[in-house]
Amino acid sequence: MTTYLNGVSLPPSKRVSIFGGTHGNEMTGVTLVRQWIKNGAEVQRAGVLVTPFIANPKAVERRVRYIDQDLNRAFTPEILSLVERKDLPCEVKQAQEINRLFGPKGSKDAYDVIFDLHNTTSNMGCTFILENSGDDFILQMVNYIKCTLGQSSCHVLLNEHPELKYETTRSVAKHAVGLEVGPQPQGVIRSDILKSTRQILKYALDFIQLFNKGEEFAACDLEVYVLDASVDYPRDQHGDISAMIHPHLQDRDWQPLCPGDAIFLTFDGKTIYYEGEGTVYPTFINEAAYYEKHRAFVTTRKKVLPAKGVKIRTV
Ligand SMILES: CC(=O)N[C@@H](CC(=O)O)C(=O)O
Ligand SMILES: [Zn+2]
Repeated sequence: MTTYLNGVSLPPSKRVSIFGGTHGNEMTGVTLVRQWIKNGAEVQRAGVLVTPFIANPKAVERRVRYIDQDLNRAFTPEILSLVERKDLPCEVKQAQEINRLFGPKGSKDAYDVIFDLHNTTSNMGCTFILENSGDDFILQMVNYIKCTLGQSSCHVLLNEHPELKYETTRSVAKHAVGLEVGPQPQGVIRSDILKSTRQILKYALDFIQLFNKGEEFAACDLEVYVLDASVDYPRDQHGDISAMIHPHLQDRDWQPLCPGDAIFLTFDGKTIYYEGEGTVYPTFINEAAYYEKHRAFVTTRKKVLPAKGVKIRTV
């Protein structure tokens, strides 16, 4: 990366992949990627190789999140370096295969961009999940989409939390972009969710093409939600949950949550209140896949992130 007066010049993004089915029951990505594997014209852009890819075919076949373990937590150095054995868990073998095809993770040979399409049962709308606040290229891409489709067209969840961050499937690429869209039940295809996912991706790919053609994107500020904490359900002495998301919190993803606001309702009718420090912005509220991860919702803090200007590096 070299700097110029108002920003940074970066190499073109030549190799891009769109992953669907990292979780086999999140049907928007599965459906769109299956269409684009048959006919990729919609996602092709001049000068860019765009590869639609089903990331966990065995889980997709069984319409489950995963077979043996969560693929989207499997891209750790330990797992990627395990010696190949027949009896390795399904998602360990798949993670090593993806690393071979689109990585190696952290190397100069890795794909430039991976868009990893997810669905959530939470009322999150379209959310970019980013893992690098210093990635000006992707911050500028999101800003371009927000300027084109409207500031409320998507949210940005930034996960750089020392304990809560995880090694995602998309992290094998130089620029990892999670696109989380909901609410959508697991195993279900909703037309409104598919439509908004398709539209966001169109403008993301358009941005890459404009950047590669030499368009400069001026420095800007982007509003993001920084992952702050994970909140589990209240549990009884057996470890079973003893309360549900309170009706005043349900579906209020991204709305301010203040100390003293209701967050849980116990099964015998008592209200449990939020006792955190100051106002936070909850999301992933009542995500079905997170019950096993002991997560009822996460809290975030709003932040304005500066993005440097970006333009293509020609030499
Ligand atoms: C509901 C869901 O699967 N969300 C994704 C978020 C991400 O891609 O970072 C996950 O937990 O892996
Ligand atoms: Zn997912």
